[in-house]
Amino acid sequence: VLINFSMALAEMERQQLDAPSASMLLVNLFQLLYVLDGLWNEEAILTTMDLMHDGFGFMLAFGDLVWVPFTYSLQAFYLVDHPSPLSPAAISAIVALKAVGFYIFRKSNSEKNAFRRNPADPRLAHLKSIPTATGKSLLVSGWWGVVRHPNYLGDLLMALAWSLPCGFQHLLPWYYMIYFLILLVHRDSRDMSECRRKYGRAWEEYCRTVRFRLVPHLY
Ligand SMILES: NC(=O)C1=CN([C@@H]2O[C@H](COP(=O)(O)OP(=O)(O)OC[C@H]3O[C@@H](n4cnc5c(N)ncnc54)[C@H](OP(=O)(O)O)[C@@H]3O)[C@@H](O)[C@H]2O)C=CC1
Ligand SMILES: CC(C)=CCC[C@@H](C)[C@H]1CC=C2C3=C(CC[C@@]21C)[C@@]1(C)CC[C@H](O)C(C)(C)[C@@H]1CC3
Repeated sequence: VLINFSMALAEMERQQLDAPSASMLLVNLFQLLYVLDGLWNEEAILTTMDLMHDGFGFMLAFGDLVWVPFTYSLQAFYLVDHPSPLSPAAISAIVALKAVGFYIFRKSNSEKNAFRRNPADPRLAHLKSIPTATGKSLLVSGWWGVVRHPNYLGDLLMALAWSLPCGFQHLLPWYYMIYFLILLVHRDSRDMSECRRKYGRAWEEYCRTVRFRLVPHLY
């Protein structure tokens, strides 16, 4: 957030602007929302793969201290010297994309987190689940009945909204979208293997019921 904010100030100085450009504002506000949401819903981090399977090690230490701050701010860095004017229609479309992505991301992550914390929660009574031999159940309706990783789908739509304000003149601001797609497809495969190992036949049944991984009817 601080790096992004300083990029907005640098853009004003370099481009001699009285205020940051619309594209810089969108990138800053979108990423600020992501960070604030992560803090607000901090307890939901407890049911993510990093804590459930991976544990704390080099990836999270290096990832959080170096990778995230210095590569996730590349869109703002790009905009400092490469103005990308946006029409009101383009701004509205990008904001709408971000809103849809955020809605899917937040709702699906919170649904799974609430279910893992208390499967008997009366607010989740309408959801179907299948039991596994471990005593835990798997959701097969609601967001987790649409695709196997609805939270990744929402996150990818948001990633698209973070790169679009920078236009299509250069590959650099698209770095995040490309890297994130590879990261999430790889993470999805890792999670599939881990869940198959943990839940065996119940996982196979889940995969037969929910056929698509990230995008309904596509992948
Ligand atoms: N911006 C970034 O750089 C990154 C963001 N993220 C985001 O973080 C969020 C969390 O992602 P991540 O930790 O990878 O994975 P998930 O939050 O999807 O966690 C996967 C775990 O959820 C449980 N699960 C899977 N399917 C079901 C089901 N049907 N019913 C109930 N539980 C189920 C399993 O664990 P168990 O059964 O043991 O509870 C599984 O191992 C995502 O939104 C992702 O996009 C992730 C990586 C990087
Ligand atoms: C190649 C390399 C070194 C990759 C590092 C991956 C890490 C940067 C990511 C692994 C899982 C992450 C999550 C978030 C940030 C990036 C890392 C650490 C996250 C904290 C971002 C904010 C979200 O709201 C989240 C809490 C869902 C998310 C959890 C996973």
